[in-house]
Amino acid sequence: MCDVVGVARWERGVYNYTSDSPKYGSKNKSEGCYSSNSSYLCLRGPRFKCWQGLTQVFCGFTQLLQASLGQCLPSNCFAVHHLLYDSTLYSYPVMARPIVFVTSNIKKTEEFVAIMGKSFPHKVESRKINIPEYQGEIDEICAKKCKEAARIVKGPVLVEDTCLCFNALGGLPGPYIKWFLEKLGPEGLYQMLTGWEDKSAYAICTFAYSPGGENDEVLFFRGKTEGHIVSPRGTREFGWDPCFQPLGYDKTYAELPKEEKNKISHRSLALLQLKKHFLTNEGKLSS
Ligand SMILES: O=c1nc[nH]c2c1ncn2[C@H]1C[C@H](O)[C@@H](COP(=O)(O)OP(=O)(O)OP(=O)(O)O)O1
Ligand SMILES: [Mg+2]
Repeated sequence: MCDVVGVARWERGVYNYTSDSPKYGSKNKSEGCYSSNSSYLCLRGPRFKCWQGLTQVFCGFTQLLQASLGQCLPSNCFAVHHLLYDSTLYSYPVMARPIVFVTSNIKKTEEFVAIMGKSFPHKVESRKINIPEYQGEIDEICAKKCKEAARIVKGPVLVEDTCLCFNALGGLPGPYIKWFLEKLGPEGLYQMLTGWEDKSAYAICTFAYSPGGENDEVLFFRGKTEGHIVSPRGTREFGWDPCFQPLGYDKTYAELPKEEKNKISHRSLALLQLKKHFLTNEGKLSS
């Protein structure tokens, strides 16, 4: 069994390989495929027929597969014990692929890392991709964003959308805050409320998760922080931070030390929900 030689390709979410055994010749060529949409590694080929039922051999083969093809597999994806098989097809559950956090905003990634630390039970990678700014209600926007990210990544993805809502304006700009901020800056956001006594506002962060399949359900995790829109104060590092003062604080998000913002922010509250979900058995990604 140590003579399996593998050639692997990781392409468009499908992992294909063929292995040739010099000892048994090309009639023992086997083929396999790992699809990003399934959590099974499928092996097909005459070489495996004779192994039917031999659990310990399957386990041995798994190690062999890892050893010979490991460098071609995504870093933490490898076959573990066999689950089902018939005479020609064997399916191995595979370890979950890393979740890809898709965002164009480096500050979001920085906060994600600072908030999650090492406490999240799955490997997360971030990828800088611009997803269109969709319109609609928050969940609708997040679902579209998440499905588009999953279509591009072809695997498990996380996206997030952030809203800043002014109570005096019936919740606007809400999901459209990006454009208001871009055109008006934090000063302009504050000035929008000139003439309104009510300066109260809230920030909402919604993370959306998809396991990656086209028809997979998208899950939402939300965090909300109440506050007021104030004349901008503090660093200009991140978006509308200078003009948002969370309730119970005399400093804006931009004036608070990062750790303080990350304890109370809309983003940290949403990530708390996300973490809770993945820490329960139900949310575990592993096979
Ligand atoms: O904690 C925050 N503190 C201050 N400003 C913030 C925060 N979080 C998002 N923001 C800004 C970024 C963008 O101007 C808008 C949300 O729009 P949003 O579409 O969610 O973000 P984005 O387009 O920058 O990144 P992405 O590629 O993840 O969609 O509010
Ligand atoms: Mg965006």
